[in-house]
Amino acid sequence: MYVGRFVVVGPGIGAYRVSSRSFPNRRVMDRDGTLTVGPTPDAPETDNPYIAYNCVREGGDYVVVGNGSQVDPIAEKLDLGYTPRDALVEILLALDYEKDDYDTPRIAGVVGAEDAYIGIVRKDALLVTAVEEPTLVATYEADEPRAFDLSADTAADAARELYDHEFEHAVCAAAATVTDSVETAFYNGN
Ligand SMILES: NC(=O)c1ncn([C@@H]2O[C@H](COP(=O)(O)O)[C@@H](O)[C@H]2O)c1NC=O
Repeated sequence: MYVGRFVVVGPGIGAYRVSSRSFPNRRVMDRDGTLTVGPTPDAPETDNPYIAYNCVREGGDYVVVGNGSQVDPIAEKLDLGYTPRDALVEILLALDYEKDDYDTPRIAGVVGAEDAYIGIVRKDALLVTAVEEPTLVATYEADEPRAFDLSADTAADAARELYDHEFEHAVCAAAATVTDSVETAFYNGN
């Protein structure tokens, strides 16, 4: 099954995978603790505005994961003291789904040491909810939050677990754990 990009978040852990049919030449890089998705050096040039962005970033006492430019303003709202619910609702509503050929939804998660929230804005809906257990939401097909059987309890294992998941067209993955401190990791398939 092809679900496009997906996030998995639960209290203390969050992960994100890029799956892509159209733009497979991409990788995750670490820039001062923020994880960024971008093209590999050999990638064809494109003017698509949705394929390079920060996918894992700290905000307040939380870590934000997501599939686009919403990650930055959500993190900034958390820095300002917004609750995760309010930061997700406000920014997902403001930016809305992507204006591409697929009306691709924006997806995001907010992970704290003891709590987690997941959200999606589609053309027909805005859903934001707290979650108690690892929960997945994806851009296509699996575009309602659903339980996900995540085995990993480290960031490195979570990135690898999402990369290896059976959903088609894996490109790269990133993850974070949140305790007293934040650990991040990524996996580009090599
Ligand atoms: N976040 C991403 O990495 C990302 N990659 C591709 N997209 C969008 O989704 C469309 C479909 O891409 P694909 O066929 O690779 O699933 C692309 O034209 C692009 O507008 C993205 N936007 C949202 O997921």
